[in-house]
Amino acid sequence: MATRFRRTVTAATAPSAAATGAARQAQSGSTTAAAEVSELTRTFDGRPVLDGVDLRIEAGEFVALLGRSGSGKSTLLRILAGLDRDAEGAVEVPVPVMVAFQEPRLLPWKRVGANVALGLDAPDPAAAAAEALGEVGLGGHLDAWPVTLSGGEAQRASLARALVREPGLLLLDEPFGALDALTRISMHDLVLRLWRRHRPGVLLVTHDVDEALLLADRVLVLAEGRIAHEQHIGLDRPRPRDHEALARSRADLLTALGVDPIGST
Ligand SMILES: Nc1ncnc2c1ncn2[C@@H]1O[C@H](COP(=O)(O)OP(=O)(O)OP(=O)(O)O)[C@@H](O)[C@H]1O
Repeated sequence: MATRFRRTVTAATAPSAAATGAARQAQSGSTTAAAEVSELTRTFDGRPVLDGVDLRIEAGEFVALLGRSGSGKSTLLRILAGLDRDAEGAVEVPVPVMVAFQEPRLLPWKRVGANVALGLDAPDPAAAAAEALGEVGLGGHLDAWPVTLSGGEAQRASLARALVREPGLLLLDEPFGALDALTRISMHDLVLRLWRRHRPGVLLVTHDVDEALLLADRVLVLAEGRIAHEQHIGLDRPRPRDHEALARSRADLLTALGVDPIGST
């Protein structure tokens, strides 16, 4: 039962995820943060998966969320997206929010351009979709069917679909998880380029400590239902980042995740 659930969400029009009615409440927000969560609890079958989460994502901030499998990362993301409303606590998302998942979730019966334009509230949705696809390097694939795209291309189309809606909060749930290593590297570059240009607040859920360290301003570790560790990487660190310079942050994060780095003793 959600006895104390307060929510302020303005969702962009979207063909997936945030398009659900749950995410479409549009009330006025009182915060300049992209998202703010306090004392959030979510219980499944009597088991608290989230147990008092406090989290604030500043406007334009890139936050990565790490945690072991089953720690509740996707649950937290779904609550922020307005896809799960059975939590207790306070959630405020006073900006348009969009989600990209590990699976690109393109509609197979619509061409790529039409997927991106679907439901888009713009004077010329097709032109806006074409521009967004051009931005992710898919300008030549407007009329392609989703089935003809590679995994990386489909994920780029998914990013275009999210960003064309100009979200103030972009939720990324393991968006590179299904991609090969080289494609992941180029996706990292692309995401940073897009983030610099559009500057949404980002919450990136990932299992990959190095990915978090490369991309985020701040890395959080979710453990035992709470934000158990917070690592400020610093807005001043250049991207892409030098792994060696981040070795200490990496060691701290691995410790917070309960991983004993080999040779660390
Ligand atoms: N709808 C649901 N009904 C019952 N249990 C659920 C439901 N959704 C999630 N859970 C449980 O909540 C826990 C957290 O799930 P969640 O998917 O949020 O974890 P995660 O950290 O994202 O995991 P992973 O890294 O493996 O994707 C898991 O034990 C999962 O089984």
